[in-house]
Amino acid sequence: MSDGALLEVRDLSVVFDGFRAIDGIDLTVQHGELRFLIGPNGAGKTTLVDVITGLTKPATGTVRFEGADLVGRKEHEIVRMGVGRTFQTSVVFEKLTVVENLDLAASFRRPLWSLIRRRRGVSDAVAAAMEITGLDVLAERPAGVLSHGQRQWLEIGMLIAQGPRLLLLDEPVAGMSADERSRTGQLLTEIAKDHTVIVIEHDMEFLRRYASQVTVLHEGKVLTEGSVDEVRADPLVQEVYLGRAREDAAVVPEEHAAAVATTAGEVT
Ligand SMILES: Nc1ncnc2c1ncn2[C@@H]1O[C@H](COP(=O)(O)OP(=O)(O)OP(=O)(O)O)[C@@H](O)[C@H]1O
Repeated sequence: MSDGALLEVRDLSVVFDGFRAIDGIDLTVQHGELRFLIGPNGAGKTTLVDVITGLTKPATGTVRFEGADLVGRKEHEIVRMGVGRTFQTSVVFEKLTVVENLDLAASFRRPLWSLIRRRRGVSDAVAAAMEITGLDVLAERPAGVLSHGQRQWLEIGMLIAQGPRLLLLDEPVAGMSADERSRTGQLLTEIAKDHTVIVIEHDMEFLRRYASQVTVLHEGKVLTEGSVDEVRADPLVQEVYLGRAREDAAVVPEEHAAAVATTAGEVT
């Protein structure tokens, strides 16, 4: 294991009915990194996160987290080891308040008997999650009345309350307003001070503002890695995005089109 590496993925392949969705990926993420994963539709980003979190079994390869191989472990075991993720679909309980949702998320480490006993006040983990996400002012609101952005922050807060060392976030700013995007960018920067974070994101403007290291996936392989500027200047990346922009203009979804348009605008 390399010095300082929290996560080491080696020679990873995933095959679905003969189709190689992931094809020999190597990825190293150091402690304290805020790493962005980008790539066109079907590049394998979600599948990679699914393998790291135990949802999908690889055909070959290893995924080492703090030196321990995660392959073959159950999802809940991986969560307990300190790896947390958000999903594109919400996991918030609408009728429970913000603080109750956070408390429930944090409770997975508590013994069962302590869940039955009504507790006074909030635990340190819940208080910290509310503070970092700025949700302390909404603590007693039912989650069902939160705006889209606040709900995303609650989900991130629920992850933080579980005390993970690695957070995997799938398109955290999708559907957010410009103001919510900025607040989320600041939140990620704050979280990355004492966590390692991997973010799947398509929004180039967001990347430009908040990403340091970027890994570009394409057709199940790592196309390139580097700083945002290095990656944007890479002819292979331009070809992948621009090539797709030319061929698939009609089928590139809105958020991808925004990424493509930004990239295209800059290289022409
Ligand atoms: N359960 C599955 N069975 C069969 N094929 C799958 C399955 N899951 C993913 N795939 C295929 O694997 C490839 C990689 O998909 P994946 O969702 O990882 O891509 P992605 O980079 O996350 O794309 P997107 O940006 O569209 O979410 C795609 O071609 C997809 O159709």
